Amino acid sequence: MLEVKDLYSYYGKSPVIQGIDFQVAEGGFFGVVGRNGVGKTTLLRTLMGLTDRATGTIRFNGQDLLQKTTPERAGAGIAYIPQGREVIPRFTVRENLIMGTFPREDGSRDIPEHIFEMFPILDEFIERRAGDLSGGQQQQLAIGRALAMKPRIMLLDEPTEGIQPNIVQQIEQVLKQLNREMGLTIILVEQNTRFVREVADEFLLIEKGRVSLRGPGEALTGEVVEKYLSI
Ligand SMILES: Nc1ncnc2c1ncn2[C@@H]1O[C@H](COP(=O)(O)OP(=O)(O)OP(=O)(O)O)[C@@H](O)[C@H]1O
Repeated sequence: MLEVKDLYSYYGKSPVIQGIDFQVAEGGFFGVVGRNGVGKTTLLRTLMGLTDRATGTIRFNGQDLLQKTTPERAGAGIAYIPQGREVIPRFTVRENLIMGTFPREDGSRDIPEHIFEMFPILDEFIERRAGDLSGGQQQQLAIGRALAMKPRIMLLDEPTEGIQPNIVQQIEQVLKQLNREMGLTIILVEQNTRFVREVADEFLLIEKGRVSLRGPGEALTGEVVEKYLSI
C-alpha cells in the first residue's frame, strides 16, 4: 500500500531523513521508534509533504506522492494526527469534526457515526469548544477528526504523550480496534515501546535520520530498548 524508498528530507539544507526505506501493507500496523530528535516527526511530515524538500520515492496505492501537495495527499486518503493534537480550540467539537470531512472526495460533510461509538465523550460534548476539553478528550477529537475523512491510512505522532493513563488505555483500544476490526492501516510514532511491541506487525528504529533496526513488533525487546532507546 505504501512504499518508501531511499527517502531524504530536508529543512533548509539539513537532511533530517537520510535514505529511509520501508513498506507498509494494507491493514498493517507499523511502528516508528527512536530517541528524541532523530527524525520521527519529520518522517511523518515528509509523507504529508510538509518539509522543505524531499527526494526518493513515496508510492501510495500505485500513485507517486512525492510531487503531490499536502491536500492532494490527504485527498488520496492519508490522515495525519500531529504531536500536540492541534484541534482548533475556538471551534466546537462538531465544527472540528466537520473540518475533518473536508478532504473527502465524495463531498460529504456527514460525521461517520462510528466515531461517536468509539468516543462517546465527543457526542456528549458536541457543542463544547475544543479548547475547553481535557488533553485526553482533545486527542480523542483529533483522532475522530482524522476518521471523519474516512482515511485509508492514518499517521499518528505520539498520541498518548502527556495523557492520563485511563485515557491512554482507551486510545490504545481504539487504535487496535481500527486496525484489527476495521482494517485501517496505521503508522504510529511512539515513545511507548510496550504498545508498539504489542500491536505493531513491524517497527523501524531510527537514529540520526537513518534506520538502525527493523523487525516484527515482538523483536522490540527490553534489551533493544535498553541498547537503543534508553537515555
Ligand atoms: N521545522 C523545522 N525546521 C528546521 N529543523 C527542524 C524542524 N523540525 C525539526 N527539525 C530538526 O530535525 C531534527 C529531527 O526532529 P524531529 O522533530 O523529526 O525528531 P523526533 O524524532 O520526532 O523528536 P521528538 O521525539 O522530540 O518529537 C531535529 O534536529 C530538529 O531540530
